[in-house]
Amino acid sequence: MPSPTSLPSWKALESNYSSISGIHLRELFAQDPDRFNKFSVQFQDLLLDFSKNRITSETFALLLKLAEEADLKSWIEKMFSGEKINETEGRAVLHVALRNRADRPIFVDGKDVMPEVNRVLAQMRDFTESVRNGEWKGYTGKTITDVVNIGIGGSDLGPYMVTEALKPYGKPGLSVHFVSNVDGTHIAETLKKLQPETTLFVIASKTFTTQETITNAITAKNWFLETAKDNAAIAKHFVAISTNAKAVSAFGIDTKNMFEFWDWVGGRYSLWSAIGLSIALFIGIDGFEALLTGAHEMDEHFRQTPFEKNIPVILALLGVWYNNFFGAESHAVLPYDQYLHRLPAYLQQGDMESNGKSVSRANQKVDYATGPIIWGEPGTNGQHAFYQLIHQGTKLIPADFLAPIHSQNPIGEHHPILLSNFFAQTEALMKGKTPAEARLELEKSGLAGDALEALLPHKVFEGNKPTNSILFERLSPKTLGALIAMYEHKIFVQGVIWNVNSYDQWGVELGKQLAKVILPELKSEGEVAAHDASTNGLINFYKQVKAKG
Ligand SMILES: O=P(O)(O)OC[C@H]1O[C@@](O)(CO)[C@@H](O)[C@@H]1O
Repeated sequence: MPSPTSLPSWKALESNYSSISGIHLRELFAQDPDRFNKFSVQFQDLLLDFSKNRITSETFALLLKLAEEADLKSWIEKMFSGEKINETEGRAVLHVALRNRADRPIFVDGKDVMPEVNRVLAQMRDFTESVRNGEWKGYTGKTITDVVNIGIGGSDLGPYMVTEALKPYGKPGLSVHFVSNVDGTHIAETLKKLQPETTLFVIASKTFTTQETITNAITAKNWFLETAKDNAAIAKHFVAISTNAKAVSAFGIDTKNMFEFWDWVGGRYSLWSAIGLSIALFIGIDGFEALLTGAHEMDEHFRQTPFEKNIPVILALLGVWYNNFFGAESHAVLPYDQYLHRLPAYLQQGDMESNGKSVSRANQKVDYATGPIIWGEPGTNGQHAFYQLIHQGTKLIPADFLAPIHSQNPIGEHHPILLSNFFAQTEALMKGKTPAEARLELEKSGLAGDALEALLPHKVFEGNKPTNSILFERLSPKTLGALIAMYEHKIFVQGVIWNVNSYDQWGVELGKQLAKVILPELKSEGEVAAHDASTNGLINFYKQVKAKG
């Protein structure tokens, strides 16, 4: 595909931006009372209201044209049919196969992958049911009360986010813990809470070579053997999830306690695979399969729905509009649901490791903006932290607001208060407060003259700040599956439009390589001089202070 900036629709969008970017959203709503109906889409119990975006019908039509000119339809079919669209690694991108509840055959290198997908899902069912019903016993005959997922990146963020989001569905008496950072504090603080005889360690690593994960796994094994003594006990307390059976076996885990997945599953897209084992242990395999079903239904929506009513496509196009035409550098994800407190962190890897690229599929440096910075915190907390900047700062921050209509904890007035803030914030961001409105308020408060004139500009809200509102009935496994798949496909669509490979991650390699060089230097005698003055200075300062004890 040529550079997106050379497409006719891109050029038309540039002129549309010039003609409409100065129109205030207040005006766009005043011009069209039907704006909400025109720019909202319902999918099952999920409503996307994208009417508070800085678009006209012409803008929307041109964005849809951009999707067509980017040949999105054929890219969607390439992905779903197992074509190796992860070209730099020569791999297919088939997280959709993991949740292919229709069980349609999907071929990679001429082989239908579904029998293997179903085999591992059945293995997960057997294992998780035996742990949850007490059949699986530890080395002293006790049942498992604590599961520790040891993994990082896609082998941590997805399971962690999902088990937090679905806490109400967790098995009472079974706790899940997540250790990811190689900082000894992470595993030390976790192990303090645990008993070896009732703890199951899930070592999750696609490659089974990730330094942090292997370091944490070795520490966990040593901690366990301090009490258990006998290596034979490991089989009852350690299982592995990986594509690398050889490395699993070398670590000392019996490969019959290994849950396999495949190289056509990207790490950041892997929670639907055996990487989701801790999810299935916590909420049960039926809950895990409901998660898969929700994602599958979003897959079907994405694959079959015309772009103008296609939720992932709409979200993606709006993101391109702000990223490439308004120059917005970031995108905020603001879930008004405390159970979704890890969603922004999960999407940071999902989005930024996918589209944080600057070389195109044509192997050329791009000359346009690609992936945005993803960030966010739950509402209403963000309102007391960074909404000042979103409302009155100098940066444009497009934002997704998400909320459940039914709370899992309907206590008193909490949920109506939460949702009143959810609705009010997007209204305030859209309409702002004019100087005339602010003046009237200040006059009513008794202020006048110079004092009023001095304060007035500080009390004005420009408004015209774009937001998407996503409402759903309840944060169930099925709905969560649909929401995650919705974002996965949004990321895919943006990668197609920016003509980048969203599925490799060469950018994580250099730091790892340099760390491997520095690690032995930290232990060696004498000063180092092999680096730049800063790195040498830092390392030598560390060694001097460390030597003092
Ligand atoms: O699952 P694993 O192989 O241990 O990789 C963990 C994470 O490390 C990476 O940074 C790749 O090195 C992420 O893409 C990945 O999810």
